[in-house]
Amino acid sequence: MFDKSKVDYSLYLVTDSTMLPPGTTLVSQVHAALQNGVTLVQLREKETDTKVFVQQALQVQKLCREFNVPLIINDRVDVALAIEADGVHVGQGDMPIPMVRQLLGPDKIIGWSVGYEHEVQQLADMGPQAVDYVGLGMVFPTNTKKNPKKTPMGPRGVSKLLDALQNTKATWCRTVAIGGLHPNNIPRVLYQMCSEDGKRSVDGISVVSDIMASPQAGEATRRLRNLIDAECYSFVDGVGTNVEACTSTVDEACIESTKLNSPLIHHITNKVHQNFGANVALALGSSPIMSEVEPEFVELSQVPHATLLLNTGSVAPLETLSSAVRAYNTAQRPIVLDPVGFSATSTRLELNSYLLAQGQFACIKGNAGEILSLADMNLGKMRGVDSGDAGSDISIIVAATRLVAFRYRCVAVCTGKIDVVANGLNLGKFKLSNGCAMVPSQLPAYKVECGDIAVMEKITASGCSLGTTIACLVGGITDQQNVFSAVLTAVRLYKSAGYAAASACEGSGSFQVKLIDALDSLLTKNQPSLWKATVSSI
Ligand SMILES: Cc1nc(C(=O)O)sc1CCOP(=O)(O)O
Ligand SMILES: C=C1C=NC(C(F)(F)F)=NC1=N
Ligand SMILES: [Mg+2]
Repeated sequence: MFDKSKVDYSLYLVTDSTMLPPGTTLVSQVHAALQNGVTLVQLREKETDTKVFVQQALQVQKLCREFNVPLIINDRVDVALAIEADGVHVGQGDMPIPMVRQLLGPDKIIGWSVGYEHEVQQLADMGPQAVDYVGLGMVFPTNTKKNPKKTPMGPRGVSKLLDALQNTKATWCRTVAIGGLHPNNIPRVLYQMCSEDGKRSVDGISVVSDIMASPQAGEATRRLRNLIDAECYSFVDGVGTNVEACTSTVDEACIESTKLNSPLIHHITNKVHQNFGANVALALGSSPIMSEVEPEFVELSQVPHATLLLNTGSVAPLETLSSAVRAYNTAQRPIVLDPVGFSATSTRLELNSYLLAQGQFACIKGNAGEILSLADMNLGKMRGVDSGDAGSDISIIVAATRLVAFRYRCVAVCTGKIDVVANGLNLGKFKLSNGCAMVPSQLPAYKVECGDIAVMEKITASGCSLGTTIACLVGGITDQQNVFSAVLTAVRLYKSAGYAAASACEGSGSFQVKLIDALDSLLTKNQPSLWKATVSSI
């Protein structure tokens, strides 16, 4: 009998004989997986008669014993008892947990499929003798599970369930993520899934098709093993880490890089913003391109210093936006997201939530309404925060901006009379099980202010073009420079230019022209010490 508190959930294979490639068998696939680092096996054969199922179970059990890996039986508690398996996994519609525990006794492993917070509450109510681990899913769409009743929850959905486990004190319960997990998304989801108290991330990753449908199951397993043991998501590793370097000298270096490298700024944005955004990018020594032509996204993302500015005010279809995110993540080039009108309508909320699950963003920039919504601090409770005297509500804005930075592991910017910038990039390495050892309130955050520029709200696309400015600076820097510093410099630059334009214009029409003039001249002169907007840490 093994000690169930010692089970390693890190790479959990769930079988499925319906997808075996030619020339492979259930046993050969499981064997290859066991040889290459799978740490737990579940026999899940939905379409097999009991007699065959029992034979398969005995064969797989023999193999697992050779590798000292526990064997879990899916659904079939009777078979698990008959062959003395190490445990069972049951779904919400299967035999109730207390009954399973009563049949199996205290030493066997019981796993439960969980997709909603109320199911976590039920688990906590049953206490530590009931469920030993949960499968949290499905994270992404998958063809493996027939007629799935659940919709993909994304990394954010898993984090919410980790929060629920923490909040209900179900700390004994182990967790694995499952559903559509493959090498192209596993580093990111491991990096993004963490409870808000920073204490808990998933204990493992569970896959079916990535191994079972692979003609080279051993290699597929080895790839997964290496990704899980790698401990950092390469896209953000090394950028945005030296936060303390945010001094004016850094601003000059960022500006210099943009002038030198003239980054390609790929805009996917709303019609109103396109023209003004292009002019802002040109004024900032960068080369704008507005393209929603999906076939060219990969090519664009591979242009040196290419950067994507995604403004969800764009009417492009969701799949177009998603393929742009995938292209730039694959090219490991930064994406700036402007979740326009984030929760103004349910369609916008759904679109933005879906997009946020598709990839890793370097920076999310929004107004108070959008940032508060992303932080689930909906405006209803916050009387007039988005327009009122930001001074009194700045602490709410700061908390929300830090929360967005933490949840999406990015630099978060909340625009307003005072802009707030929080750095969620330097959480660096993820760890299985033990979270990221940071909490939102500890994230570095800065205010950028320079008096009141009322006219800023009047011109079209003023907020959107801050997105362009951020993309120009983030796109221009070299690998040795710091994404967070680039964003902070962009916010300072834009606010200073806005101030200069407001002082020189006769109204909102000339304001736009003056703004572009100011951006151009501030960039050209590159003297941040003279800029009007000041940065102060919070
Ligand atoms: C068995 C299972 N359970 C899920 C859940 O959401 O509870 S998703 C799933 C299938 C996962 O297969 P693949 O790794 O091939 O996407
Ligand atoms: C439906 C399922 C959900 N999760 C899991 C596991 F990942 F193993 F926890 N197994 C299943 N069969
Ligand atoms: Mg906006």
